Amino acid sequence: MASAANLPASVEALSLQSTTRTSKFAGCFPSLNPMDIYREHIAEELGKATGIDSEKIYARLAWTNTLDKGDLSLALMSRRSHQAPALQIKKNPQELAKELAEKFPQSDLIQPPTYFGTHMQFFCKPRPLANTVLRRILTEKSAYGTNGNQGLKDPSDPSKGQKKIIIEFSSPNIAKPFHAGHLRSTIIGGFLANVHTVMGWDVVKMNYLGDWGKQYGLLANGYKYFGNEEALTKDPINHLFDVYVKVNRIVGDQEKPIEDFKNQIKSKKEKSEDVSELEAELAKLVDVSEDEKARRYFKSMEDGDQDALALWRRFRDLSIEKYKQTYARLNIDFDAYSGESQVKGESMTAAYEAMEKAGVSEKSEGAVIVDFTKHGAKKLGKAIIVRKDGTPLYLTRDIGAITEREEEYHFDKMIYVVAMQQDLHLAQLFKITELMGHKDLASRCQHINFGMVRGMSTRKGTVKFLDDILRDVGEKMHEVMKKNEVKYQQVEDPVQTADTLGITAVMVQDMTGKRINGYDFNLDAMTSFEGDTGPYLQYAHARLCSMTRKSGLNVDELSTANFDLLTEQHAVDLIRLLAQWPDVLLQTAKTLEPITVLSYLFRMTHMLSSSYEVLNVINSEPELKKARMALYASARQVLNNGMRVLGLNPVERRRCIPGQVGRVRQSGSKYKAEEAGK
Ligand SMILES: NC(=[NH2+])NCCC[C@H](N)C(=O)O
Repeated sequence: MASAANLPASVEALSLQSTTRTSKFAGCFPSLNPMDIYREHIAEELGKATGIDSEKIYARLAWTNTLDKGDLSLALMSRRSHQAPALQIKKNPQELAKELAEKFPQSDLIQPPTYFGTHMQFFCKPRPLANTVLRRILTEKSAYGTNGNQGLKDPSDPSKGQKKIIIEFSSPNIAKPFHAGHLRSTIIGGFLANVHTVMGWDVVKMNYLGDWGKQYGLLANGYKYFGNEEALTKDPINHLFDVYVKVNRIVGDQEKPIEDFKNQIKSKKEKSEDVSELEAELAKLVDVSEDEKARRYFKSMEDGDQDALALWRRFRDLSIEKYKQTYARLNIDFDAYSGESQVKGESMTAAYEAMEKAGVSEKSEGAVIVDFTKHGAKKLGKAIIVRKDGTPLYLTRDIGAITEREEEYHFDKMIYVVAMQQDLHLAQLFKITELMGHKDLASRCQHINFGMVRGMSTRKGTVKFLDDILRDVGEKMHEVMKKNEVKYQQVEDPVQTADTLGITAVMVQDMTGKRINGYDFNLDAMTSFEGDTGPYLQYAHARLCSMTRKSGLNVDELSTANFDLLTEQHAVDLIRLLAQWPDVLLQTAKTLEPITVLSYLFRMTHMLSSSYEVLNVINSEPELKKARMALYASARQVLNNGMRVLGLNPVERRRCIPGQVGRVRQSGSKYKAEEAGK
């Protein structure tokens, strides 16, 4: 362990080390997270000076949300606190904070600590911090902030391998609209997959399609009337939806006479009149109805009729092909396309048996149900597992699927990214799993839910598919860009640029705020370059790229810059913020909230925009120019890393983004300063 005196030197050596230096503190990875060097140092020094167990100090050293509270802070709580009395303090915490701050020895890394209320605040000394952090960012590049140890089964023994996580997300229903719930699931799920990947997990991205049920019988029959081979191959998703809508219309038309017959029979029965003739007519009507035909067709699928299955499989395969193209635009590719159709009958049968054996299920009016109120889960009510006619339900398939996935993947964790409307469904699923005797399996599963998007409709009508949403936002983005004619002329590929920016706009709006909060789908707000929007984030990134190009400096040589020259408060604060990225990512792995990353990135872009004027690059002396460029290049790298975790495609060329530049010129606001300072 390095002493306070020689730490800066060893810090340097560490940052170039590719292997993980271990620490006596749990979860401390100084070679991956520069702030861990500081945590380790503070814990040891404070431990030595005060006799307090350094591990307890270490565990309590937290990163701060605002830089004025220090780079790390230590909360001191008295014994009376409801929290664990980690430090076993007998004293008044305020007094203790003061006393500990005074006892902290001289350090090359840390300024003399300050205290605020019951907190000790530690500020890093700027020079060693700059040297460590910037050099690391510039050499580690996209790996900066990642922590492969998090996903190891045993961080002290990498040979035991990675932990496996299944993230089930998106999961649309074939031939039905891709609604806002699916959009959010796709965005949040993609993000969760990225977070776990950079944290070293072995991630399985799974799409659980709604691809089974009577409606596929309806669709297959409808296809016989309205289907068109060419349209199917060209645009399967839209074509199948059209067919589905048309055949559903027939069903609707047939419902009325059937209903009328039923009512007539009912009233005649009440008068004890003979209804046999009417019943015979009704039976005939039902027999030829589309609904009944669909039921029969689906039955033939369930019974394994090869022709019926071949057609259904074609619909499914073609839809998946199309989905894949759309997901690719969001940087998402699934490892597994499972779906309700894929759940094996025997898994469900095994589940029924296990439930019966465990006394979980019971018969009720010919159906099999689970009455949760009898199993200590009043809130979950009752759920049907097998219908009267012996057929399984949505929940039943999920029960079969959870055990199949356990067998196939042996996962350490599984996340279901599904709208909060299905809170009850997933709570029932997990409870049944537990009651069936798989308590451990249930404990490894988690429902990540989210609120609803309000008013998601395109200008051409209601949204049907993901492609419609992306196209509409792209078009709107294109309009916004066109408003600045001069700049627009310079855009190389406006349609492509508008598309990328549009996708960013939708995604950033979705990730602004906690998952559980719903939001209004607002095309104007999301495509604006003003405020904390996707286009603004892209602009910030592209601007840093263009600055690098214009500097004429070789990016690969920036890590040899003299970082000691970065003394201005703006530079120091930016470096302090960049130092937080590994902690932000770690925190994100806990909150599983995109906003944890996004709000950090916006803090950074705000800080950047106020730095450009103060920290000019182009007109500075060569050494200073190189050092400042190294700082901006580091910021660009971290911004890029953060955007990628969110699933965004960072844009490199500012020339592609006219809106912001136009606004800058016109408004004369703080952005003018940005331009001048570039
Ligand atoms: N395992 C699950 N139930 N996942 C969620 C599936 C979502 C379903 N396809 C729907 O659109 O509502």
